[in-house]
Amino acid sequence: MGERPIAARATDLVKDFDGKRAVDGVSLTVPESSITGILGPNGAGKTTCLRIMLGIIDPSSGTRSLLGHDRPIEIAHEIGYLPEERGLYPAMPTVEALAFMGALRGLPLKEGRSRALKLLEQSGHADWAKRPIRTLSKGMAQTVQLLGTIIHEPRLIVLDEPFAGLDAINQQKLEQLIRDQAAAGVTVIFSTHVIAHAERLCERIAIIAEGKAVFEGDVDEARGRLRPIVHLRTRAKDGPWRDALPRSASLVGGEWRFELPASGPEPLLKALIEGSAGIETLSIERAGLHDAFIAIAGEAAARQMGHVPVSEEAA
Ligand SMILES: Nc1ncnc2c1ncn2[C@@H]1O[C@H](COP(=O)(O)OP(=O)(O)OP(=O)(O)O)[C@@H](O)[C@H]1O
Repeated sequence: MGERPIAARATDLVKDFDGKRAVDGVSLTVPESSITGILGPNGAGKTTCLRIMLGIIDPSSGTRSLLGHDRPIEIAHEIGYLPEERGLYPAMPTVEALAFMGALRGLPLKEGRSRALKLLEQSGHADWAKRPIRTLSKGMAQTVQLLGTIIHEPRLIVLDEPFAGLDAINQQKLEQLIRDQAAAGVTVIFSTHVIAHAERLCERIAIIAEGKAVFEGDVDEARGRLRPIVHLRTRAKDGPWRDALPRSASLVGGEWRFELPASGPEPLLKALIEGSAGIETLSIERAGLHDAFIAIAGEAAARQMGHVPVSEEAA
């Protein structure tokens, strides 16, 4: 990563709750103005890691620093946090709720109100300003809470499962908001159990399974751990060419899918041609984060994240 400044760093974090280890040796390096995803199934320890990073709870052992501080609570005004349990005062008009969230982070109420109106306008929700929170849908309230997370213009934002509970359109809007924040120099850390969001947004990821970080690094590096993926359709259903396909190859909707053998494409092509497979379509593509996740964290963790193995998709 060269000389790039580091916005957050965790080293060997461990957290025990009543003798049960919730976090087991997690390390994390987050460059400034990057988007970093913490991926893992429910209960993997993501929330606990984020809370330790934020200084809400202390680790049993290990160290963390946020924007150069090892007591992050002291720089709360520079940090935005969207917790997993969300809550706003139901009777408050939206603009007041936003100004109030800013005030909690040191922003004068007057300034908060004017920023609130601007944020609502920018996100196409100017008409929500006077509506009491209780009249908003759950997804709308979540959007408000998210705007409240950035109203004080923090340098670093931490979002715990920010996409959960949003419909597809609002998920897209949130992805754009995250990109805009990073482009403006804000560092973003978010947790998710949906690999696609991380794949689209993140430069770096940490994959957490049962409290342990099984991977931490660039998304590119994770994807580079697998050889490219072959997608193949043939006219022949069977034949000697089948021996050239790895045992792990799966057939989905008439298409074979497998990691390119270590020997490369040539021997595979030769076997397909000489074995009269009758190639209909063939593509060799870089492995996606999904494939990398399964290779790194294992099928069990992928299943817990709602991933359906390709061999079962067609069933
Ligand atoms: N305050 C606490 N006291 C006792 N156990 C806890 C506490 N907080 C978390 N745990 C336990 O630690 C483990 C990790 O929980 P955590 O909430 O960090 O996971 P997660 O990956 O964020 O999952 P989820 O998305 O479901 O919240 C779980 O087994 C949980 O029950």
